[in-house]
Amino acid sequence: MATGYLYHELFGWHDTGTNAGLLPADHRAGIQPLQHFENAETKRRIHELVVVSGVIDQLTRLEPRKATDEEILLVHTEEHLARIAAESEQPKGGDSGDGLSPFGPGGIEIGRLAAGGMIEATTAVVEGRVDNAYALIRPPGHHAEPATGRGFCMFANLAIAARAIRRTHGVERIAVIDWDVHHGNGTQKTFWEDRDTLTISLHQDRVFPPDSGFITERGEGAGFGYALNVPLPPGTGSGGYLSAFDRVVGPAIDRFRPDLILVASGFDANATDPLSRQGLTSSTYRTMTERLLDLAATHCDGRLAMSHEGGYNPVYVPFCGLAVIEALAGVTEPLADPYEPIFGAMAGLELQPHQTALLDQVVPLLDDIH
Ligand SMILES: Cc1nn(C)c(C)c1/N=N/c1ccc(/C=C/C(=O)NO)cc1
Ligand SMILES: [Zn+2]
Repeated sequence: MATGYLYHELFGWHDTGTNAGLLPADHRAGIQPLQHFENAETKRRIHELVVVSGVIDQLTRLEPRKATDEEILLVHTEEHLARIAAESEQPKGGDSGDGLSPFGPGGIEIGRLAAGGMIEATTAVVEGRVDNAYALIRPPGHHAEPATGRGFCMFANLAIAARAIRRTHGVERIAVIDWDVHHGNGTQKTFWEDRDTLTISLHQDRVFPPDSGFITERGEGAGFGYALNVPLPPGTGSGGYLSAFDRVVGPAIDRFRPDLILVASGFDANATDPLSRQGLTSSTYRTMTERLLDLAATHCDGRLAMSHEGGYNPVYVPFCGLAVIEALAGVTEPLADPYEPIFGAMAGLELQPHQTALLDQVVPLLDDIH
């Protein structure tokens, strides 16, 4: 199994400042300066664990490149690109669009590298140079919409890669699974009317964006039925997520018969994340990856590429990221997650009746996938 792995030190230099987590530091409001939740640490620590564990020796290293204007405009408006470019020229940089997504001077170049990195990873998979790939990129992308950046995201990395690979390699049916704990609004919006791109978002109900990700959001026109949302209740652990895979993700992909599977891979559904209230541990990320590998083997010669998104606890996210990359690479003796016995033993992580009730509402929607 050849697994592509893409990371670059520049992703750690994307500067999100001292927004004290989410809000600008302001002594008058009692907000003390501290690095933004979306900072380099988790990504750098995933990379270092991949290296120190020795798994890096089983991976095929891929190099990112900067996405061109033309590639970015496959998804984004000219205005969005122009505004990012203009703010990137400012002495202190700017923001991707919602005031929550800052970047430093020249920041557009790192945004281009993230989008171009996912294009490279996806292309390596489709060309068969690797069987599957993980693009450990930053800034993240799944909240970025055609007309604006949002939720720490500058460009819609995965959506751009999907449109780019369709143009260069004629890939038709692309299934996107977003297991980041926040709603994949940007990807959904990009492909809202597109029946050749199935978007499935598993997220915690109403965290971010607070006004999207409802079951009733199903796509429009030709795309109706090809957007699926699974707004899981807070506290959902392995039972709820694996039931969502058994009852929604697997059957949806079986009906859709993709030529390529892409994953918006955030780890912020982990049990210790500051920006959510779910209960996952590394073992569930490993199992979800194994399920997708099986589905990719069944439908599209194993073609599976993952784009890094969120995940904010620098202590625990590395173990979740390593578990996914070990599964992709078929590592036979994976590193034991020392926190699994602690965070995986909490009560209530098995499937709960109210989670089943939520999934019962989503399952019938699969009938509209043809
Ligand atoms: C501030 C603020 N004020 N208000 C009203 C709202 C809605 C605010 N944003 N909260 C946020 C913004 C982004 C995230 C996570 C992004 C991610 O990890 N995506 O994968 C979480 C909460
Ligand atoms: Zn997230």
